[in-house]
Amino acid sequence: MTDTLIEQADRLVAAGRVGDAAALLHAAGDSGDVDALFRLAAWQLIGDPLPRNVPAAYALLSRARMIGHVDAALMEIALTANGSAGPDDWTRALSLLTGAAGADPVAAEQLRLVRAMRLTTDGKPVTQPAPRPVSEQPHVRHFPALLTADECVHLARTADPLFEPASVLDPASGRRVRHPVRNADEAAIGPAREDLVVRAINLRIAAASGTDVAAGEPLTILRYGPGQQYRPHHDAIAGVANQRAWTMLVWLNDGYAGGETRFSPSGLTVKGRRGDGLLFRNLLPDGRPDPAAQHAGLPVTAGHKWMATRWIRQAPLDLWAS
Ligand SMILES: O=C(O)CCC(=O)C(=O)O
Ligand SMILES: [Fe+2]
Repeated sequence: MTDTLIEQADRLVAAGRVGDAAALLHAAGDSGDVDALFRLAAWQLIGDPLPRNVPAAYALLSRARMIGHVDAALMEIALTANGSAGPDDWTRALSLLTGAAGADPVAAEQLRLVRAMRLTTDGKPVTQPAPRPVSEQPHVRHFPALLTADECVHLARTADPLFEPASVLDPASGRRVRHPVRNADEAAIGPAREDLVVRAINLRIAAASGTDVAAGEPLTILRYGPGQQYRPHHDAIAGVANQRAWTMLVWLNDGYAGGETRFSPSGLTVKGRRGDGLLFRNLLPDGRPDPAAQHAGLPVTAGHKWMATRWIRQAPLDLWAS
């Protein structure tokens, strides 16, 4: 019984016998147990209880996918497209998704959304999203209808099981910590969950902002209920070398009250429609944080506000380093 095997492995881990647990799962995997392969892959992606080893995890996911494990296939597709285990390969990822879509409704829905986009063979948008200037100081650009309604729904659905109370990056430890500056729920869509819809959206945001997709932090979904807000803050992080140069916000829904985005120093206040993007620059030309880029998400007064945030660094960052 697979359950028993996984439980047995978990018990070994709890007893500090990680090597024995891994050996047990490897033996089961070698005789075709897909759940054992998937669990081993997950351990090596998370980096706990085994050391992080993304290429090894990727190989295990491929084996599990070939035996018919759909979640393994979806993760393999994400890692293939975003280059977590070798050069990024949109074409191969798309062909894997096409293969998975025959048997799996989740994959089929992703494929439907991707096919509705006009993309190059690299998954980039064929046409450049067109900005409208909003402000020069701070530097703010509005991208009407950057995402379709279906894409907004997809992001919300992807984030839904991942929500946690929002946190901020602690410059001292580099870890995420709870902070009263921000009391919404948030969900970061990390590289193992960056399905092709999310990947194409991240590539579109990179095209819109003129940045390298590899400089983007994981796309993060924020959900604010009544009374929730993000108090005035800078997205730039004190003391980091690879600074957050840009932020792209995308409104994922309409129909709530309050919740405008306000640049506190100038009072510039914006509220987009579902699917609209708002790009702003966090840094001055000399690389220091731009005081004018300080901003807040004002309190929501009725309904829920759903928003996607992509913080974009000055240079590529390793999403697996931590
Ligand atoms: O919710 C908003 O309007 C702002 C969100 C924000 O500032 C951020 O995600 O960095
Ligand atoms: Fe912000």
